[in-house]
Amino acid sequence: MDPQAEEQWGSKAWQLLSLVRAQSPLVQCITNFVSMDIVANTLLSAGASPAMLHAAEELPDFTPRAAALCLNVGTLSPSWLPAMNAAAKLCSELGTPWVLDPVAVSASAFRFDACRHLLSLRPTVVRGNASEIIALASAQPHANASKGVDSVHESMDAVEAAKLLAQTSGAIVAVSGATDIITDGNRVVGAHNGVAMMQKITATGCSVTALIAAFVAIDKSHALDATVSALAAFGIAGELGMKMAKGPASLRVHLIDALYGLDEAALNSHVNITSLC
Ligand SMILES: Nc1ncnc2c1ncn2[C@@H]1O[C@H](COP(=O)(O)OP(=O)(O)O)[C@@H](O)[C@H]1O
Ligand SMILES: Cc1ncsc1CCOP(=O)(O)O
Ligand SMILES: [Mg+2]
Repeated sequence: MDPQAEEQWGSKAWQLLSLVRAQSPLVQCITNFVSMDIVANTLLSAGASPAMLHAAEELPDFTPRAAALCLNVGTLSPSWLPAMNAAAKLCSELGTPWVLDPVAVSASAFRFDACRHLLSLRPTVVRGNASEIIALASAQPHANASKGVDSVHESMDAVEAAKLLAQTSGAIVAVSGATDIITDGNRVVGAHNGVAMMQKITATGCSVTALIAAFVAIDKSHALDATVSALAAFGIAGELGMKMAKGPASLRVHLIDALYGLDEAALNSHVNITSLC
């Protein structure tokens, strides 16, 4: 590990987290029913201001006020899709950063087509687990490419798919897992923070996607740095929370508390980010 690079990532992540706390960006979330509570609490504990609004009728008034949008297809239904498309289109036209979470993209042709269309509306960042990123990067849906919302691949299996997806979509692509991988299609960064128990809490992936939206709201012209920083901060909160947790339920509580209390010294001493190429 290069200590100088670590120090630079620590100070970058601290700067962005401090700005999230100071500016409290409004993050509109059109997210799945499972995740709404933990996503809103994750954003609040980081200092951002979440709003779970998804009615198409409200978008023209509300979406232009948001500093970022988080779109998550976890409990997708035909009635929600027009609002997702409209919100994504509006953000791209306004230059508002938005982040796509393609939950279980290979579950059905309906979901795959919806995600590929959302991708064409130019998200700033796409964050998924390895199976989701591999599936979204391919032109056709593959059955058995994942187990519902859970990954059947390791994040390192998805490096080439992530680079391809970033190159073809223009988005920063993040693959979560034991090592979070972040790429713009050229540079590849690995963020190694977090604990395996985070997979045993539903919607931690959704939560870190929303946290990325909050960080990108602060610095949309450096979306890769913002994405790496958000993933590192969330992973460190998981590590600190795990010191007090007895299992997934208490980790959920302690992770949110640790994110709320994360200070510069803890962030700098725990940050573990490397360049993968
Ligand atoms: N084996 C692991 N070790 C450390 N952190 C992990 C591990 N697996 C997942 N995480 C972390 O848990 C969070 C959710 O990731 P993941 O479970 O891959 O997403 P999803 O819930 O979308 O499948 C991320 O912050 C990720 O870094
Ligand atoms: C269990 C479940 N079912 C539909 S959405 C959802 C939550 C998925 O959350 P995550 O992608 O963060 O694991
Ligand atoms: Mg997920």
